[in-house]
Amino acid sequence: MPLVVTMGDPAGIGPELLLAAWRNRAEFGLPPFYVLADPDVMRTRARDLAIHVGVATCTPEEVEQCFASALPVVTLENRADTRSGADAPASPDAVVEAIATAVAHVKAGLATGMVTSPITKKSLYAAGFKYPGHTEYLGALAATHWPDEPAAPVMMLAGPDLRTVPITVHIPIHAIPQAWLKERIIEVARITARDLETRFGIATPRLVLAGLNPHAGEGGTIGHEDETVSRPAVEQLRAEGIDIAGPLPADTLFHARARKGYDAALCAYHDQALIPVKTLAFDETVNVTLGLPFVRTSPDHGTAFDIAGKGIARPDSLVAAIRLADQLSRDHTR
Ligand SMILES: NC(=O)C1=CN([C@@H]2O[C@H](COP(=O)(O)OP(=O)(O)OC[C@H]3O[C@@H](n4cnc5c(N)ncnc54)[C@H](O)[C@@H]3O)[C@@H](O)[C@H]2O)C=CC1
Ligand SMILES: NCC(=O)COP(=O)(O)O
Repeated sequence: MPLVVTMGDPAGIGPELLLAAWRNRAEFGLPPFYVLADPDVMRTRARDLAIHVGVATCTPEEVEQCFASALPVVTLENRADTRSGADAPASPDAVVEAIATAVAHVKAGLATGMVTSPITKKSLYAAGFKYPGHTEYLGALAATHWPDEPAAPVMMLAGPDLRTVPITVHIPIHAIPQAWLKERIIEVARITARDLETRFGIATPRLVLAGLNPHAGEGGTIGHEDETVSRPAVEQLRAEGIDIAGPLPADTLFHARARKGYDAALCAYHDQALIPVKTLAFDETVNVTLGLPFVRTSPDHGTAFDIAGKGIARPDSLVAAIRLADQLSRDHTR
């Protein structure tokens, strides 16, 4: 069975990366996949960038026979604007339809797992989209399609030498202290430990928790949260048998020697988690959602409107996302 990939924001780099990934599928060693898209977007981008890739509309059942000769596209009901770049009109209905349809296809057994291409949050919010991003929307879709399975989506960025998990994600900096809750830390740590074991094959995952405050609060003298919230959470997790250390000062958590001491770093907020992993390996890192009853990966980067439609975007992270989704789908033990 193939993987399903969403086109992402049609104005971003997603469509050209998908064309490049299919064109070099043999070199990249990619498994069969199909794209949920408006085929006009894919054909227009291929023509504009002189990427000589055929785009074949098909059903998910026809992907296997189609994949060898053309990029298989399963057509969305909503049309999307074919222009690229920051000034192109948004296509929120098609963008959201692709995500929802991908989950439905996985549930229906038409695809083994899903990969999402980048979306821009701002135009989705303007159109009334109620979720911070894919991660939370996928949690809601999972609850609908798998009502008997708990869905608590957790974002993990997985690079060759570092995995990080932001405990708070797309919230403003001023809201982080209120969201820094013992229960939330415990839930994220449990899911991360379980999925590293069941999906990534790490027998006893070693976790570390980064401090919220500078120097992890310096014993409560630079902010109280690491003593009143982080430390009790770590103590409870250790009592449950989870191998976790912390809270540790975040500034010394990501250098090469420190990274050898853990399998994933749980971080207090978005940039604490994403800066180190993207700095170390922007082109190889993959965003993978833990805690779902299905496999979902994504490149680590966004829509890159500044280079969309110019033919210079690198497909590496998308390729890594497709490869990881394939591997996780094969190893899926839950
Ligand atoms: N998974 C997703 O759907 C994600 C979506 N986003 C969205 O993307 C939009 C743009 O976000 P930014 O912060 O500007 O980050 P971005 O990752 O889109 O771009 C940051 C910089 O990296 C470059 N870049 C990104 N991907 C590249 C690639 N494959 N090859 C070469 N250069 C590349 C861009 O040209 C830009 O200079 C935002 O609206 C954000 O919400 C951001 C991250 C993930
Ligand atoms: N910065 C990471 C990001 O925006 C990815 O979010 P999601 O759409 O995968 O939830």
